[in-house]
Amino acid sequence: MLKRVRVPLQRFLAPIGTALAARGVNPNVITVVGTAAVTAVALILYPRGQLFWGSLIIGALVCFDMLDGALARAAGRTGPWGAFLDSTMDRIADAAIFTGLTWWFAHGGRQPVLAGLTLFCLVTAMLISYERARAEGLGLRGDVGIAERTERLIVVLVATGVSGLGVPYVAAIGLWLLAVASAVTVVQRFVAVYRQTRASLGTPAGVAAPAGVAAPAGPPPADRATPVGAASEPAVRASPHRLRLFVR
Ligand SMILES: CCCCCCCC/C=C\CCCCCCCC(=O)OC[C@H](COP(=O)(O)OP(=O)(O)OC[C@H]1O[C@@H](n2ccc(N)nc2=O)[C@H](O)[C@@H]1O)OC(=O)CCCCCCC/C=C\CCCCCCCC
Ligand SMILES: O=P([O-])([O-])O[C@@H]1[C@@H](O)[C@H](O)[C@@H](O)[C@H](O)[C@@H]1O
Ligand SMILES: [Mg+2]
Repeated sequence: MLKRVRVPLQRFLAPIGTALAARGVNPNVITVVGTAAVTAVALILYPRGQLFWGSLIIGALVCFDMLDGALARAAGRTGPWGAFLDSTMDRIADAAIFTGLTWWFAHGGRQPVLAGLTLFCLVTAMLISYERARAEGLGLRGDVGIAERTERLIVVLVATGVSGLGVPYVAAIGLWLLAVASAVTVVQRFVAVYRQTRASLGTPAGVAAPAGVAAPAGPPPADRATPVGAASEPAVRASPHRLRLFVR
């Protein structure tokens, strides 16, 4: 849903990326340090019940995830390794956020239902991302759904942050909403991938798709390309049967 603001936001962040690139900052360092900071804050503050400060600081830190790509693009350093690192670090940060919250609700917070909901959100967050990664590994698209990572982060951080100020029910409302939206997204991705496998039984001329593997369905998602300026990124799409490079 928030994909629409991705490109304008990338334009907004481009000058910061350029400034960092001019100072020789490595985008991978931003990726790893940002993730380490989110992980530490989530696992230290949330289990102590510091929901407001935890969410506020994590909200600021997750913005590093937008900055690393901006820097990589400005420095002309985008590539498969950076893309892999970025997405994999996201999983670590997400796991830490939901684990810290689960820990709090299960222990100090004594709200077993909310602990169950955060655990459910953790599992579905991993599943949603896996669906997309597996689809893209097969040359398909999986970037659909009402609760992609940005939406998930906004809902969980705002709901828990506001509840940390003492507002009743807001954590429960936010977490129920997120749990339902995440479950819907899991199904949306199943359906999207299934439809592509049915629709693309024919393959483009010259590309031999082996049995059971569909041909790439349309252009790659915007966040896998390099839409704002900078050099194009060679992306690798792999399947168990074939590996081919294409340059955007
Ligand atoms: C005190 C400060 C408070 C801070 C509050 C912050 C407020 C922010 C508010 C709203 C922000 C809304 C953001 C909407 C963003 C939508 C756009 C979007 O989809 O962004 C996604 C990105 C990151 O995605 P990705 O990592 O895929 O993109 P990149 O641009 O990085 O590109 C990836 C490609 O780049 C290459 N590459 C990358 C790295 C690398 N090392 N090498 C590379 O080569 C490679 O090609 C890659 O493929 O952003 C996010 O997901 C971040 C989400 C931000 C969500 C913010 C949520 C904050 C909400 C609330 C916080 C406060 C709660 C407190 C409540 C208290 C209330 C009283
Ligand atoms: O798939 P998802 O978790 O909803 O959404 C996310 C993508 O939008 C993002 O581009 C990627 O870098 C993340 O790692 C994650 O995959
Ligand atoms: Mg990023």
